[in-house]
Amino acid sequence: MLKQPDTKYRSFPQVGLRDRTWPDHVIDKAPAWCSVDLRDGNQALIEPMDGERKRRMFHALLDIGFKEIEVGFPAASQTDYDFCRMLIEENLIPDDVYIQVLTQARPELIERTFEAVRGAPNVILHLYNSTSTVQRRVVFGMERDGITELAVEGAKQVQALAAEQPETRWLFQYSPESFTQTELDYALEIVDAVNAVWQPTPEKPVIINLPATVEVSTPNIHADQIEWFARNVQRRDGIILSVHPHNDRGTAVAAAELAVMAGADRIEGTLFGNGERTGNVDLVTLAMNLYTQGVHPGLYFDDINEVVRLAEYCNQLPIHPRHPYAGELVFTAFSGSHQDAIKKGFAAQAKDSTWEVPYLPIDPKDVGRSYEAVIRINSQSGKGGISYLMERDYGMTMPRRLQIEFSHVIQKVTDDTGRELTAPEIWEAFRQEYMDVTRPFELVDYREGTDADGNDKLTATIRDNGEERIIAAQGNGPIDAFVAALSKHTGVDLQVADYTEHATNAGANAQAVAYVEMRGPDGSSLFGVARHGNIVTASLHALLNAVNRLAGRSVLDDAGDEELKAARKETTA
Ligand SMILES: CC(=O)SCCNC(=O)CCNC(=O)[C@H](O)C(C)(C)COP(=O)(O)OP(=O)(O)OC[C@H]1O[C@@H](n2cnc3c(N)ncnc32)[C@H](O)[C@@H]1OP(=O)(O)O
Ligand SMILES: CC(C)C(=O)C(=O)O
Repeated sequence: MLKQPDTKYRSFPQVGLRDRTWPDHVIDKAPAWCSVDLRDGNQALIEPMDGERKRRMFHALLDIGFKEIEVGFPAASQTDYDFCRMLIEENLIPDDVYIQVLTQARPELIERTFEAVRGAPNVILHLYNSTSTVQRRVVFGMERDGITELAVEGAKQVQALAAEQPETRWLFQYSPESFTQTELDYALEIVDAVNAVWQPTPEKPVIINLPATVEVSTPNIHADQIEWFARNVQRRDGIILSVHPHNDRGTAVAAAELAVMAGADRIEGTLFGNGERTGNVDLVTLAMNLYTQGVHPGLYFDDINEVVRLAEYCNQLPIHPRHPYAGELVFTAFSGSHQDAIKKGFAAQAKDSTWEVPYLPIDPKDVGRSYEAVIRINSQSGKGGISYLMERDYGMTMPRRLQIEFSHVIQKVTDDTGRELTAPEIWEAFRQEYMDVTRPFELVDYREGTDADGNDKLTATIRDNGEERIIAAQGNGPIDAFVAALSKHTGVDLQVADYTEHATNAGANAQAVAYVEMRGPDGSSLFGVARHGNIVTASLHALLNAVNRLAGRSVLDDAGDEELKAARKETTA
């Protein structure tokens, strides 16, 4: 790159529209949309669409709700010509839909274009020629007058040929191509000259399309250009003012939105912004942006994944995983604080009320996406996300301290492996850590009862390092009795620090989940978890799992009654 880029590039001049009004406007209704996927999108593909792909794209565009579809440049290629004929001859164009066809202002091309659309019910005949200073000089070698004459002659021919096909409802469209690089006064002059031929009125309007053929300025300057043009053009009330932004600076969406605020009635663009170079403006994003402001765009993306598949198939180009509203990852949070906020947001979100889930600008369900992928776990994740998955996929509502404890377990795995963990992998880690901990103690059987004084009593058969032992004690309920029996057996003072339980599935398959946090003699505490159809059984298993985890950390060896511990060692040797 140059050290001094100003020797090669210059900043784009201001329009000088001091009394601009567009910044105060709010978009409260959708513009008219025109899809140019089959023309501008198609002409930018490595391999242009064949007939079958074009047909698929056309039907999908109808399903989405487009009423204006540029189907090709029929004078340019036989495929485009044949496609046009096929749509007409097979009656595939609904009555309320206009097909649009593009032609240069060259007599033989205009003629062939009219041949291509003969018999169509509604046609937008789109005439263009480039008007920019550089193209006038370099491509056409003409002064302004010559370029204007080209457009005017083209407009006359279009008018004359349309008159020969009265069975078709015609809308004429003119584009001063490269509008944004054309002096505004000249763009105005040439459009007025074309309209002097077409004589548009509110009853018989024309489309004047102002393309940002190459995006060359910030969107505010584009908006100034549009407002200036809309204020100064003659016969404004007979003009459907259209924009056609490209995305060279990556700001086509913003440019289109500001252009609508500045007076544009219509936008040409493509699905996901396919098109020349960096693409045309993305109509999916524009439509969904409107939707998030409570304005229905009149385009329907209820199953956005299907639209992604269609675009990828027809264009043979992938959609980026972070593409707005549609990418695979756009409704996914990996980072802990985002996950925590989303989890709380979901819990607080009342049905049928204003959407207010942090980090999710829209409800994924509105575009046919599930909540499945909203939270995914890697080393950036925290307890909120992990417990969300555990609850959503496995029905485990972990107590807060267990959430914290388990998140450290997962953090270690994700840090060690450096990769994402799936929900089944998280579940497996949970089971290994909290549920399948059968050494040294394992519950074989137990019996509840009462002693002569009416106290609860529990007699249990356990395996201690594989050896069966019978332990028994009284207590204030079965859990208390079991803790007492275990303390006696191990010679260690064990205590329940926390106990939570809940049911998982309802009905005949209902299972109880017990979370027991046990405190060892050194004051440290760990959780054990178990599921069972019987809540007492689940609790005793969970308790033993917690004790086993304490034992695994040698907590049971460090304190307690030496005599009893020795006895235990002897009996289990
Ligand atoms: C910004 C856009 O996207 S505009 C649409 C662009 N799309 C396409 O070009 C795709 C289809 N195009 C094609 O297949 C071909 O360009 C065709 C069939 C239309 C024409 O092909 P060719 O006649 O071989 O000429 P070529 O493409 O080289 O066109 C250049 C000539 O057309 C002239 N020309 C270019 N655009 C226009 C126009 N809008 N109106 C009148 N003349 C034009 C040029 O000045 C040049 O003239 P010259 O030969 O006297 O120097
Ligand atoms: C023909 C015009 C509208 C065009 O495609 C462009 O300028 O990008």
